[in-house]
Amino acid sequence: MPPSAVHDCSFPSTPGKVKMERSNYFGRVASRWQSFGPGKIVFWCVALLALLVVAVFFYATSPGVHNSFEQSLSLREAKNDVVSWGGSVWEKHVRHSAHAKRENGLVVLVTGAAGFVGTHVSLALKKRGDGVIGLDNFNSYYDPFLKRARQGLLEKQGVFVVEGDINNIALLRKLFDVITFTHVMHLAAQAGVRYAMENPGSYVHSNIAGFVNLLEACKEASPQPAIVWASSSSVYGLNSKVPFSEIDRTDQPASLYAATKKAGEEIAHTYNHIYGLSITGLRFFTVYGPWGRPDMAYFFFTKAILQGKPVNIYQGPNQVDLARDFTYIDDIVKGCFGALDTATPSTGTGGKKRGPAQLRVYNLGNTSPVTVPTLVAILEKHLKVKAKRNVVRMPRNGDVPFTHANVTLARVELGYNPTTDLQTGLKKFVKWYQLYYGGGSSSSSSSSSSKRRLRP
Ligand SMILES: O=C(O)[C@H]1O[C@H](OP(=O)(O)OP(=O)(O)OC[C@H]2O[C@@H](n3ccc(=O)[nH]c3=O)[C@H](O)[C@@H]2O)[C@H](O)[C@@H](O)[C@@H]1O
Repeated sequence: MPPSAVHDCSFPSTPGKVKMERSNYFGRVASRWQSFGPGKIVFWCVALLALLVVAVFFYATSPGVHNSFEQSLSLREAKNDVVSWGGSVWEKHVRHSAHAKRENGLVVLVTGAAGFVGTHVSLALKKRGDGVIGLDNFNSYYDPFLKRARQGLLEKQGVFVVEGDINNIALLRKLFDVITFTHVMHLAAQAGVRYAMENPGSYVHSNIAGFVNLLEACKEASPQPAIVWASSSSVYGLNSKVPFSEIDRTDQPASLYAATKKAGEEIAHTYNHIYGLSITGLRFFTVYGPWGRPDMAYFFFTKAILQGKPVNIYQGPNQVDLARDFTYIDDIVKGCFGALDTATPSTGTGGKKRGPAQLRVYNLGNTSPVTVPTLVAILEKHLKVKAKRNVVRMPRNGDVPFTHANVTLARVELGYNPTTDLQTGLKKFVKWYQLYYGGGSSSSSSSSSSKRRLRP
């Protein structure tokens, strides 16, 4: 069939765009295109597209791809961490810090050591003569200068803080390789109830994936350490029966934070059951005090009051004041010691369970809830400044109306006995705050003021 005939019967009539008789070659190409009617072109386009989709699907779901992706991720992670861990000098620091000075002293890995509770627990362990190694990723959830200041304090007392993430299995293995830990005090977590709506992934990363990673490292260790870790009063969620006791239901969390802490308790059960890890969960009730967390109400209320800015006081349905069982840090440290000292060893070795191991959960609260308006009144008294109160309805952001701990179990089994009331505890906090930030209207997140170093 001559090209002109093909052109006549099936090629679109756009004569200005196709020059048929330019040369033999072009003529052949053109005639081949002409043999493809519009229907065929659409068919082949769709077929090619389908092929592409199938190829992409197989590529994305192939295990090899994930492995190499994960490998490159861990390589990147390892690369980042190589700067701060590994090598003979690093190992020397680690060994020195982990050396227990008292006879039969514990050798404890404290995760989240540059955090609020982590700093206090690490300092107290060191003071008692136990060996301590800190681990912290120094993330910027809140003022990293405050975390660095805590690190300065720890290093002054001989506690070395390794910079790294609990998700980094290579780093954890290295630590367990260099040191035989008797205990792990696991305090690294994504804290905060309301922030979970802004950044849910960070809760999964730290409180679930990170916890599992840490338990994997503990399970592989020989001998396995006993683990004490921070759960939360928030696991009681929307319960209305007070005071909260360990046997109460914990299946109605009000926030993703609470849900990840509850998940942690279930994960602990699994690792105890399969691998013989000795695990104790501590449900902390709104811990406060010097060197505290700037994301917590008592801390940022203090800042706002000193700056003459209003504080938002949340109120529950029917104008009911919210209340918390605020617990002073020194009482919490004593509770952590009680848990560490009564923990029996894990029973597994080399990843295998050799017998049943301890699995415990305790409330660590103060047992006397205080309303948020009363908290503000106490701060006003200690700061000698009147607060600008702005009473607003409690937003739907994961908060619960009240918390109240029953600590009978911890009293009996850990010798826990909270002794600091909110008046006394906040007085100590305010004293620290004013020394650290210089009082007045200084910002709790300003780097210059945060560089001050003080005793806790
Ligand atoms: O006990 C716990 O398990 C939890 O305690 C605190 O969470 P929360 O009790 O909510 O402590 P804050 O964020 O300091 O809030 C204290 C009270 O102040 C109220 N609040 C908070 C912020 C605000 O602007 N206004 C206000 O009235 C809250 O509703 C709450 O009743 C910690 O932030 C959590 O990490 C911890 O796990």
